[in-house]
Amino acid sequence: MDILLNILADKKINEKITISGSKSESNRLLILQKLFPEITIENLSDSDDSVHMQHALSTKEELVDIGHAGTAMRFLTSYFAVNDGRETVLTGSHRMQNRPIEILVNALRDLGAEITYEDKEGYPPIRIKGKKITKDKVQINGNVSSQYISSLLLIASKLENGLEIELIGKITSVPYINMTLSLLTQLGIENTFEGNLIKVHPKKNIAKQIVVVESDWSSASYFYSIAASLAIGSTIQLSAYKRESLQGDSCLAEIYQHFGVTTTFGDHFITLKKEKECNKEVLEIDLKNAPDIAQTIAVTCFSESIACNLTGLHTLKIKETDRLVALEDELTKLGANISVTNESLQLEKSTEIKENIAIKTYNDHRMAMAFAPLALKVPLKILDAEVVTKSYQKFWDDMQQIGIQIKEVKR
Ligand SMILES: O=C(O)C1=C[C@@H](OP(=O)(O)O)[C@@H](O)[C@H](O)C1
Ligand SMILES: C=C(OP(=O)(O)O)C(=O)O
Repeated sequence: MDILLNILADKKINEKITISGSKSESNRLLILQKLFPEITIENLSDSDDSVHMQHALSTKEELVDIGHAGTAMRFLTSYFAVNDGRETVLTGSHRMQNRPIEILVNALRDLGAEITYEDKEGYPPIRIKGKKITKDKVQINGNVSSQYISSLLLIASKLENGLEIELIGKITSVPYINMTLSLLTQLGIENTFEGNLIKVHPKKNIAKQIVVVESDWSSASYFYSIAASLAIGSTIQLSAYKRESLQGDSCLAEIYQHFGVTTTFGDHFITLKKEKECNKEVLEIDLKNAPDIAQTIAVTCFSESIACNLTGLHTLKIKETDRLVALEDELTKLGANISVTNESLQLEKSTEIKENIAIKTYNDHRMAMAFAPLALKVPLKILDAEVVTKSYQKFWDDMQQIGIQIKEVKR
């Protein structure tokens, strides 16, 4: 489905939107719930990635296909590796078969797991022969994806002696590791993270409990981007959010002050308010702790004619698409002066935004969602707009609620 987005007629708005649970928290809790049935989850994400995770955890089939879901691919690799007696072939979309998994597979093999590659060495699909694992110490490289580390942490307490993980090199996306550890703590599973050493103690059972998932902060980023372009005084209320978030992307509240957007925390909601004009100084940010909001920020800067220098983006190359190249290509079509390296993006102050450009989305939900707020400036087309469901089912409905006009068009 390709859609045409049209300029918002009246840019002063006051809207309330409810966003589904965090997909990162949900996919961790789904694994943990399978290991500890004492858990009841509330406000679970309705994203495709969480649906894939639920299906994978309930099927008895040997072949498990998780589509585009990175967290499902990585978290399930450890889960099936310790599922004694079960044999599983874990695969995913064409792109998933080109997203690396070797670092995690090697760590699991070092622990005694039996995993082989079905096709290309280092990439899914993988065949996993579930075994009882008794080793309790492993080393893993921390600079490629934090999901490998979270994957080990999620199963760690069910190993006979728990697990000690030594992280090698620089560590990327650290808030996601902390999210995993915080959830373990919340469940009553002891753990420590000191220097480059993480320890998780073994745990057989936990107390019966309800865990409420906070709504998804990465999804909130698109409303921050919209708020930046709204008339002063406009507000958007988003629920259900809290001040003490487990999600690193909650740093949005601070970052978007640069765009004149303030955040107030209410009882389970946040209110974004376009308080003042954007600060036109160059925006310099290291996003190694929040890679998923890089596309949103780059597009807001372009939209608001603010130069930016975004660094810490090395993981963007192995996400749903090579997001650095995708951003460079699509923003250039719109008239941007942009250059990227393997880990950074530099954008000059924009002087024009071309109208009616067709934005390619490359099977990446965040390409579609990050560019949508540009409809507040110019009419534009989003190709394969349905990609958004990977993380955000009702994204286009919510855009319509905000006032963006949407029309399905033929290519
Ligand atoms: O653990 C998680 O839930 C995630 C970790 C991050 O991946 P990397 O650690 O690969 O950067 C992030 O980009 C992804 O969307 C979700
Ligand atoms: C990178 C993402 O997801 P994953 O790695 O889980 O596919 C994302 O949602 O932006």
